[in-house]
Amino acid sequence: MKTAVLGGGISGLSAGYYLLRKFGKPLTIYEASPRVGGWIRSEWHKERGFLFESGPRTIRPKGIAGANTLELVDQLNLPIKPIRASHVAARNRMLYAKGQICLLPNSPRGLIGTVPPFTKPLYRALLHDLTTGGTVAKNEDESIYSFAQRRFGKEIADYAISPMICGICAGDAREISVRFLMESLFEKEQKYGGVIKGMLYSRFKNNVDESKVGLFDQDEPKLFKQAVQEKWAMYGLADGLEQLPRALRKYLGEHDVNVQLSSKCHNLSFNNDGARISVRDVDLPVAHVVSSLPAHQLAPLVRTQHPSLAAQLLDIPYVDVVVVNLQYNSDRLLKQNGFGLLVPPVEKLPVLGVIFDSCCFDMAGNTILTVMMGGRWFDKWFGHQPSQKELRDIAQLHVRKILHIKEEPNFSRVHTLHKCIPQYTVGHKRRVENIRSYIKNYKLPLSLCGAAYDGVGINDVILSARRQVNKLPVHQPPPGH
Ligand SMILES: Cc1cc2nc3c(=O)[nH]c(=O)nc-3n(C[C@H](O)[C@H](O)[C@H](O)COP(=O)(O)OP(=O)(O)OC[C@H]3O[C@@H](n4cnc5c(N)ncnc54)[C@H](O)[C@@H]3O)c2cc1C
Ligand SMILES: C=Cc1c2[nH]c(c1C)Cc1[nH]c(c(CCC(=O)O)c1C)Cc1[nH]c(c(C)c1CCC(=O)O)Cc1[nH]c(c(C)c1C=C)C2
Repeated sequence: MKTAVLGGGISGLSAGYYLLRKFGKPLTIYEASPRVGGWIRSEWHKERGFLFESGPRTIRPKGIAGANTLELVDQLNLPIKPIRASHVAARNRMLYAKGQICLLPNSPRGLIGTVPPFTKPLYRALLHDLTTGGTVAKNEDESIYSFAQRRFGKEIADYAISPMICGICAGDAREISVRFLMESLFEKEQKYGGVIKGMLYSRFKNNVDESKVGLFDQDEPKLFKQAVQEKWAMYGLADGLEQLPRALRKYLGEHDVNVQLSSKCHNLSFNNDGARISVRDVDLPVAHVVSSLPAHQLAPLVRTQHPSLAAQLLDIPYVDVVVVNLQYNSDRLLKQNGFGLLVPPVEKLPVLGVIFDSCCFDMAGNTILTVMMGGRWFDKWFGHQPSQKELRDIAQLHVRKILHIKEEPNFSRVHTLHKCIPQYTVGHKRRVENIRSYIKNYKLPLSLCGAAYDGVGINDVILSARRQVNKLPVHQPPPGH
């Protein structure tokens, strides 16, 4: 009997890669759509030298998860396009607030003066943290907005934290758990009564990153060492990030892993011998299932046999994002170069942010912008199901208003990405623990990886796949044998 992976997005393909390395074959990946990659989708216009990404375009080479992705990228021999810390795209991030574009401070000096949209010097926010005691009871959770407001004041919560949350999960900071991004800061407050105090104390401690232990075969991956040495802030791939899932699929195919496209799994049930999956009207017995599916897609598959598990999976909410890629023939349209700009939700605009793709990577004389809209506020702005033309017009209107670009784009693409980003709302960590405890208690031969559980970035989902595979015991008959 074999192991089955559900989903051919980056986490499912990564799970396939690590399963192959650990247990060998037989192994099959079932992907519902006719392509691999999930939300990673690149449209490379070779003749004009530009690239549209409808999902991610850059990966951060940071921490254990960043090192892990670089190891994979190196093993697949993919051509990397690094963006170093000194690059304008790494240094300049902007906000559109109070009717103007505001360049966010990118050095400690920026803490001293008053920079718009803030009305006070930023060091005052740090003083606020130093002089305010901790309040939340141990092990509780709260929203990242409430935490930031308590520790640093309302202005920081509105104009720094809320847009940052939009720029990562298109969500509302008032609903997102503090543990999503700031778990260590939150724990510092719990332990030391403040974030800055906690940071100062922990500088004097010898911190060992336990999560790193045993992950890599030998030392840190060599490409990661290079990234650290050369101070990469982020990187992309030549011809777009879709090269990563494509290369994984090629690698798996070359090693006799069956990657079945247009093969949606309709049902998943469990018995004493393992599991049964229904794909294309056929019921297949498998020893173990690794699901990389979004939680809302896995829920209906297990509902008949495990309604309570399905209900818990459905408690992880998702948001829709509209992505509009725009290409202009001139490369002199942007007055300020940088990674892009975010629009704080207090501005109450349909636009979440604009990425300046042509500032990040060479686009052969074109200006390439990606406008992201909707997110947690999708229904408010786009609940009436506007046409592609209407969505493009809204994006262009805001590009004109915010960036003063009056030219018409030469070429554009509009994508509405339904339920593309899970929301780690308050209590998310506990929900995921409960889901995994349920699976353990019922001894289901099921592992969960992917963006729904352990982090939404590419690094997180690849590491989540690796960790889930690592947890499978080798001393028992391994899955697939
Ligand atoms: C607009 C946007 C921008 C982003 N930007 C960044 C960024 O800059 N940096 C970064 O690190 N991350 C970014 N991300 C996040 C990152 O792209 C995702 O977290 C990651 O791609 C999720 O991968 P996944 O494999 O977990 O899920 P998915 O990509 O959702 O893959 C799941 C797969 O399962 C398949 N499937 C669904 N149901 C079934 C079924 N019943 N049977 C079989 N197959 C099924 C789907 O077709 C899909 O291919 C961004 C995401 C979005 C949406
Ligand atoms: C406006 C919507 C979105 C933009 N990017 C994303 C959305 C939903 C998705 C996304 N962006 C990042 C990640 C996480 C990567 C990780 O390694 O964990 C995801 C899922 C990276 C990112 N992009 C921005 C920030 C602040 C971050 C966090 C990490 C970092 O500091 O690099 C900024 C940003 N994102 C978007 C825009 C327009 C923008 C502008 C400055 C779009």
